[in-house]
Amino acid sequence: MSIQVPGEESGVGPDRAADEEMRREQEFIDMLYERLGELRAGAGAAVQGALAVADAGTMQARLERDVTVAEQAGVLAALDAGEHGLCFGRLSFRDGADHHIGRIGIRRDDAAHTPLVIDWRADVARPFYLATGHTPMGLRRRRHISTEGRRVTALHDELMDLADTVRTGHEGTDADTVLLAALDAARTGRMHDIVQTIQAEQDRIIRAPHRGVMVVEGGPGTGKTVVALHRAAYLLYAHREVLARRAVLIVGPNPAFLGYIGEVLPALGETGVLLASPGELFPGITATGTDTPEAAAVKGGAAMADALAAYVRDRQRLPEPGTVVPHEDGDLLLDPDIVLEARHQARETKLPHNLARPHFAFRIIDALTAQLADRLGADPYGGPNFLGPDDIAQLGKAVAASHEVHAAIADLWPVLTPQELVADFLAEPVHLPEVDAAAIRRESGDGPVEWTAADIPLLDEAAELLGDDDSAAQAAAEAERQERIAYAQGVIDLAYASRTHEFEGKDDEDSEVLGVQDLIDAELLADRQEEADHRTAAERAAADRTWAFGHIIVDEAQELSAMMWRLLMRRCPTRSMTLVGDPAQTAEPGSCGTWESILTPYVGDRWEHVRLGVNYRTPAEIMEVAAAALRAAYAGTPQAEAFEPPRSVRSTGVPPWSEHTDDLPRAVAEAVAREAGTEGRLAVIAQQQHHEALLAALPAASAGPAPDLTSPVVLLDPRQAKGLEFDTVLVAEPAEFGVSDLYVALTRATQRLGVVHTQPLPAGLEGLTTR
Ligand SMILES: Nc1ncnc2c1ncn2[C@@H]1O[C@H](COP(=O)(O)OP(=O)(O)OP(=O)(O)O)[C@@H](O)[C@H]1O
Repeated sequence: MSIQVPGEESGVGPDRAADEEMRREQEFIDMLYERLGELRAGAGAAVQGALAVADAGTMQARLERDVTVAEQAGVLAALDAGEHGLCFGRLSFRDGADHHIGRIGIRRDDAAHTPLVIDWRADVARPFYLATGHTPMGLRRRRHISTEGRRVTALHDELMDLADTVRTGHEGTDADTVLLAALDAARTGRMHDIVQTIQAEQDRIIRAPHRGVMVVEGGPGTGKTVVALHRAAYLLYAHREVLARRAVLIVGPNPAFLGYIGEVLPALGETGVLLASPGELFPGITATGTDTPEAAAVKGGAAMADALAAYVRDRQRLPEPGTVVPHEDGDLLLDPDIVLEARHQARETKLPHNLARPHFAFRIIDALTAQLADRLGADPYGGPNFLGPDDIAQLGKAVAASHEVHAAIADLWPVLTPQELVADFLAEPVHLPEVDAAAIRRESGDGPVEWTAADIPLLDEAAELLGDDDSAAQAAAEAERQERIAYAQGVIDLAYASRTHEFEGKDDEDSEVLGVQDLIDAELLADRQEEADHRTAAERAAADRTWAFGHIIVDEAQELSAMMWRLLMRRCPTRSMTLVGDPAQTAEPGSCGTWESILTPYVGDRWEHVRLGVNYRTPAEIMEVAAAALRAAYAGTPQAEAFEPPRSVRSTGVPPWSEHTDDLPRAVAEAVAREAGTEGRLAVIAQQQHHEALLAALPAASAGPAPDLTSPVVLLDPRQAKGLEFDTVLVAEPAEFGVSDLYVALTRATQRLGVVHTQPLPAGLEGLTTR
C-alpha cells in the first residue's frame, strides 16, 4: 500500500498542502459567518417588522407580533451563541458524505435549505463523539477545527480508516491533543461548554432517552456538571416541543455555583432553562438564614412531613364544651359534637386544609341554623315546627352573615398561609421527639423568621397541605376572561363585517374563502390572546410553585434532604430527571442516603445508574493526594472498600506541597504572592473563622457570601468551593476540615495545590513535598 502524502497529487510539498487545507477551512468558516450575519440580520428585521405591524393596533396583528417576537428572539439568542466556536469539527464519511459540525445548525439560503453546518446534537454528528478506529461508524476522517474568534488556528485530523491512503498534513500523533489543550487552559471563573471534546462515555449520558430517572455518579472532576448541562441542551433540542413549553429546571447547590455554570447553556443557544438553588425553590421567598447542622438535619428528615400534616390537623380544633356564639336571635350553642361532625365531613373531602374549610363552614352554619330554627319555630304543644323552608333559608342567611359565627369558624378552622403555619410550627414544634424539637425551635423574640434553605421544603409541604385558597383570584380571572371573550367576539364581528364588504358582489354563502369566524371562535381567540404572555416558560415557572417541569437536573444531588426530594418530585410529575452526584463529597447532615432510599419511594426500581470514571480536572499528582486523604479517613470502615478514585486523564509533573507555619495569614499571603504572574485563577480554601485574618492579609481577594469567581484570587470556605475549580488552590488549616470537605477542597485545582498549616496535617497528607 502506498500512502498518498498531502500535495503529492498536485505536486506541491506536504507543508504547502497542509496550508492549503487551512486556507480552505478558513474560507468555509468565513462563508459561514457571512451566512450567520445574514440570518441574524433577518431575525432582527423580523422582530422590527413585527413591532411595526403592531402599530396598526389590530388584535390579529398583536397576536402575530407576539408569536414572531418570541420565535425570533429565540432564533437570535441561538444565532448569537454561534458567534464563538461556530464550527469546530468536520466528518468525512466513506460514502462521500461530508459534514461540518457546529454549535448550532445553519442552512444555506437555497430552495432545499442545504445544511452548511450540522448542530452537534443532531444524530448525524454522533460519530464525532463516538467513532473509534475499532468502530468507525462509517467515518473516513474526523477533523477538529480549532478557532480563535473567526480565525482558524489549527486542524487535527484522525484517520478512522487505516486503509485510507490520503493524508492532509494535519494528522495528529495524539488524538487527545484537543482535549488536553482544553483541560490545560487557564480557568476564567466561569464554566465553558465542551461541545468540541465531549468524550464517548459522556456522550452516551448526554443523549440518553429523557424518560425516567437517570443517576450519574462519578468522582471529582469527572464532568458530571458539564455533562448534565449538555444533556439539558440536548434534551431541549431533541424534545423542543415539550420541553420548551414545560422548561427544564437545573438545581445547583448555591447561587455562586449557579453563576459559575450559568453561561454554558446560553453559549449553546439555550435559554429555556431555570437555574435555582434549593433556597430559591419557593416563589416569593429567598432563604437568607442559616441553620445549625442539627436543625438542618431535623428539618430535612422525612418525619417532618408527618409532623406538619399532624400539625395542620391540630389547627382544625374542637371547641370547649358549652361554647356559645352570640346571635341576634339568641345565643347559639357550639357543641363539640356539631364541630366533630362538621370536621369529619370536611376531612372526608380529602381536600387540603384551606380548600376543605368551606365544607366545614357550611356544615357548622347548617347545624347552627337548624338549632335556631328548632328554637324559634318550636310548637310549645309539641306539634311540628312552625317554620317553612323559606323561613329556614332566611335564618340560614342571617347565620351565615353573622360576624360572630365567622369568628367562631375562623377560630376552629383558620385560613392559613404556608408562612404562618411553618413559623408557628418552628415556634413550638410538635409531633417530634423532644431532642429534634429542641434542635429546630425558634426562641420567641428572635424577630421575624429569616427563612433558611432547609425551611423551603417545609413551606412547600405546608402549601401542599393547606392548598391555595385562590377562589377570589380564580373568580377575578374568570371575569377577566369573559371580558376578553366579549372583546374577541367584537373583533370577529368586525372582521366578518369587513369581509362582506371586501367580497361584495361575490356569493358570500358559497364562498370558499374562509373568514376569521370560520377558523376561530371568540373563546379560542381570547385564550390565545391570554397565552401571549411575554415571559418565557422558564420565567413563568420561576414564579409558579405548582409548575410541572418537563425535566429536572439536580447537581450535587447527594446533598439533598428527604424533604427536598419531596418538593422536587412534586415539581416533576413525569419523573423525567437527571441526578448527578458523588457520595464521597456529601457534606450536608440532612442528606438522604443511598440512591435506592431516595428513589424507591417515587419510582420503584425504574431508574438507571451510570458512572463516570475519568477525572478531567485534577492532575494525577493532586488526585493521588486527595485519594490518600480520603482513604486514611475511611480506614477500617466499609466505605474504604467501596472507594474508587477517578483516574486522572493527565499529569502535570508539578507535585502538590505543604508548608508548616506559625503565622497562617502571612504564609498564605506569601504563597499567593509566589503565584502572582501565573495565568488563571487562585482560590484559598479555609474555614470561616480564618476569613477575617486572611482577608486582611489578602486585601485584593474576593470573599463573602457571593464572591466574584472571576477575580484572580478568591477566598472560600469548603462548602462554597463545591463544584468549582481553579488553576491554583491553597488549602489552609486542613485539620479543621471534615472528611468530605477536605476531599472537595483538595480536588478543586486544575494545575497546582498547596497546603498551609499550623496544626498537624490530617492523615494521608504527610507525603506532601514540604516547602
Ligand atoms: N469532555 C471534556 N472536554 C473538556 N473538558 C471537560 C470534559 N469533561 C469534563 N471537562 C472539564 O473538567 C472539569 C470538571 O468537570 P465538572 O465540573 O463537570 O466535574 P464534576 O464531576 O461535576 O466535578 P465535582 O464533582 O468535583 O464538582 C471542567 O472544567 C470541565 O469543563
